Parts: sequence; structure tokens; C-alpha cells
Amino acid sequence: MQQDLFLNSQENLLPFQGEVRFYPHFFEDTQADELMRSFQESLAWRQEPIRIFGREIMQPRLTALYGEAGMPYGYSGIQMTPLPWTPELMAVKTKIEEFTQLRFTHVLCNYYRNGQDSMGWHRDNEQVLGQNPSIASVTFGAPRKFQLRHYTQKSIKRDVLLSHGSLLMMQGESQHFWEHQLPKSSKILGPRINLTFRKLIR
Ligand SMILES: O=C(O)CCC(=O)C(=O)O
Ligand SMILES: [Fe+2]
Repeated sequence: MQQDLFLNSQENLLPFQGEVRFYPHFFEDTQADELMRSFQESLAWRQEPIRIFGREIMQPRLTALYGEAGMPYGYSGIQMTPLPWTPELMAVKTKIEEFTQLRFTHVLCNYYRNGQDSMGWHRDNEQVLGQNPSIASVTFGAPRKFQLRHYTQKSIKRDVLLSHGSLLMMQGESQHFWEHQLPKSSKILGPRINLTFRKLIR
């Protein structure tokens, strides 16, 4: 199928032990602008605490979880109950599913209010994601640097600028062998919305 060819023709950003592919113009600019505005206003953004080394701290960003009823999702000591899909989130999910020929059950939404909001080094390797999860990550708004580094050889790093309307696919063994982060930026940046589509297994 044409789309499979296109999907795999994009170069792998990782040198080994996983696959990460970047599609800078997944959405047309006008569509990306509209989705940014709509998600900014309509999603149920909240600042939630997480537990790190037994201490509760507020996450340096806002989040919201949408997905299938009765399938909660948790990370870093918090458990989130999904809200039902909105038409816009469902439309984005369908577009990604048609492009990738994969299926997703949930979307974790992240809202970075400015350059001071961030996400630290982590792997998306919760058991409910299964062995080699495929994660589809789309970006709207301010472009931000996204970093990958090998989990045991931490000097091996890759950077990619996640731009407005882009799609990043993380697949294969990437969540075993690579961690990723969205560092703070000292630039004066507007808001950025990131949607990470995931498939939870029952
Ligand atoms: O904002 C991003 O691009 C990264 C989000 C992420 O890694 C996550 O939600 O697990
Ligand atoms: Fe992640």
C-alpha cells in the first residue's frame, strides 16, 4: 500500500535498537492552526501532581487523557481516568490510524504553557502498553526541541525539532532502549500542544 511505503521511506532517526520517524508536514498549516485553537479551548486541561521518589510535585505542564471507557492509564504514580473522545480528537486519531495502519485506544494530551513547561527524561514503558508499543505524537503551536538518548549509553543522543503540524512515530524497541524528554527552553515561546496516541492492552 502507498501509505506503508511512505511511512517506512522516512529515515529512522535512531542508529539502532528502535525506530523513530518524523513527518514534519503531517497536517496542512491551516488545519494545524484550527486544531491548535480548538484543542486549546475545548480540552479539559489540568495541572496534576506526580510522585517522584515518594514526593508529590506538580507536573510542569497541563494534561488531559481521552480514550476508551473503563481503561484507566497511569504513569509516575498517578492514575488517570479517560474522558470520552471528542470529535476533533477522534478525527486526528482516524487520520493517524489511516496513515500508519495502527490502532490506538487513548491519547495523552500535554499543554506546555511556555518555554518553562517541560517533560523530563522517561520511557513510555508501562506494562499496559505491551511489549514494543507504537506511540504517535503530534504537535501544534510553538516548536520545541525533543531529545532522545540511549538508556544505558547516555552520551548517544538525537534531537528533533517538533514543529507545528508534525507527527513523530516511536516504534519497535525504542521504549526499551531509548528515553526521551522535552527540555525547558529559555526562549520566549508561546504555548504548545502535544497529543500522544497509545494502545492499551486489557
Ligand atoms: O511533548 C512531547 O513531545 C513529549 C510527550 C511525551 O513524551 C509523553 O507524553 O510521554
Ligand atoms: Fe513520552
